[in-house]
Amino acid sequence: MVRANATVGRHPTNDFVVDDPRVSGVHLELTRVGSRVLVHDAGSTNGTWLGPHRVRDVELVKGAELTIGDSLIRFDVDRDAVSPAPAARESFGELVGRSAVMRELFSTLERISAKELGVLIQGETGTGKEEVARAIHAQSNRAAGPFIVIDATALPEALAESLLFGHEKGAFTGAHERRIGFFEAARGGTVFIDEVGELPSTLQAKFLRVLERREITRVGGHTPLPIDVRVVSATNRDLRTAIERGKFREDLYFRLAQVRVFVPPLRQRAEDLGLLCAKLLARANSSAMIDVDALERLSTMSWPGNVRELNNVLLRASALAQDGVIRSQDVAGEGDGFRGTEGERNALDLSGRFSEAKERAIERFERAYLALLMKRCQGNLSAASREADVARHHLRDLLKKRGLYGVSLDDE
Ligand SMILES: Nc1ncnc2c1ncn2[C@@H]1O[C@H](COP(=O)(O)OP(=O)(O)OP(=O)(O)O)[C@@H](O)[C@H]1O
Repeated sequence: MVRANATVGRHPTNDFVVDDPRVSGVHLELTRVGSRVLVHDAGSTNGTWLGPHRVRDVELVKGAELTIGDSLIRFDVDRDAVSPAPAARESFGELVGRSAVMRELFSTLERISAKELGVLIQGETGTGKEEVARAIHAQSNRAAGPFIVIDATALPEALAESLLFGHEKGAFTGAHERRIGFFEAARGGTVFIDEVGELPSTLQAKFLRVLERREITRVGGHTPLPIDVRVVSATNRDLRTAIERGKFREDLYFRLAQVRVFVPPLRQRAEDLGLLCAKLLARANSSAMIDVDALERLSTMSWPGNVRELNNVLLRASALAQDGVIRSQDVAGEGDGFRGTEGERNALDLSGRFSEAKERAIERFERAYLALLMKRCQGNLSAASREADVARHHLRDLLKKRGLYGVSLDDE
């Protein structure tokens, strides 16, 4: 499992704040990989230094001292205390998963659901952020109240305020009668703001006031009305970068993100595929079963659309399945780069013996995956090894095997 577990920097949104003008806003990331803790310089201006060496990626050892800006920081790694123990359960609300990262997430959700804290859910598109929000609501003391979804990308700016906070009769042309807004409608329940990073700045200011005072005033109204809602929000981009660029208010971020949870991308949790397939097929009322080769094939895909994409692939595959069994060929040509053009699909040669066709497909997949990975990591083997969660030496062997070792991938 690879992800930024904590950040260090000058900006107050970091997990560890270093008040030093020569330290960058977000200076470095600490990532746990198994029992190891890695440091990654997050593109800082003045660099991360280990003694006289400027480092980009380095593993932490107990007592290690790094210099950032004019500050010396010393790490003590408590290997027993790096993350919450994974829950024993393999589901939470409608969510399923048996990978350690998902069980850790369930354990965190168990602890925070009943608390009246603002939760910010981060993760790529389709990872299940809305499902997480629904599960938090369902496990909270507000479960009997409404769950109202607000998509910040779909709020027309001119109408946004009235949609959120309501309006009085005659407040503007066309306001023929009083309307209550989402916040009033959600009384006793939860408001879920999807893509919260997209809120226009004028609304951000109003939103902050509402959350601080816990009251709203309808457009055209004069009397503030108390609100009784919990706010859970989601974003698929790093709001800290948006804050750095002045696109998102830091004070609003703190209100929304009293707790932050991260939903990992599907490609980092292939162990979840079996459970997910069973759940998604059952939800679609399909009695189809999935065989081992098909599952293996799914586990080699990179799933840019995450669980939503898996769901689509399964729906198509169950329509193709013969005798109610989804086989490898039913999911071939799906997911990752293969889903693109018709030409690409045709290029996936499905003829001949199974083992040979499979080897061709794997070769194709590995080349595509590795090329993209190395490009994303700008050729840095250590970074790529962490991102792909593949041991460095194994990754090097794979790159050699596929003729990509030491190759410039700029034009791939
Ligand atoms: N762990 C899971 N178990 C079961 N179903 C899941 C899981 N994760 C996601 N899903 C399903 O996948 C689909 C996409 O999930 P969801 O809409 O919550 O994603 P999202 O992260 O909010 O996406 P977006 O960022 O695009 O809004 C939904 O049908 C959801 O029920």
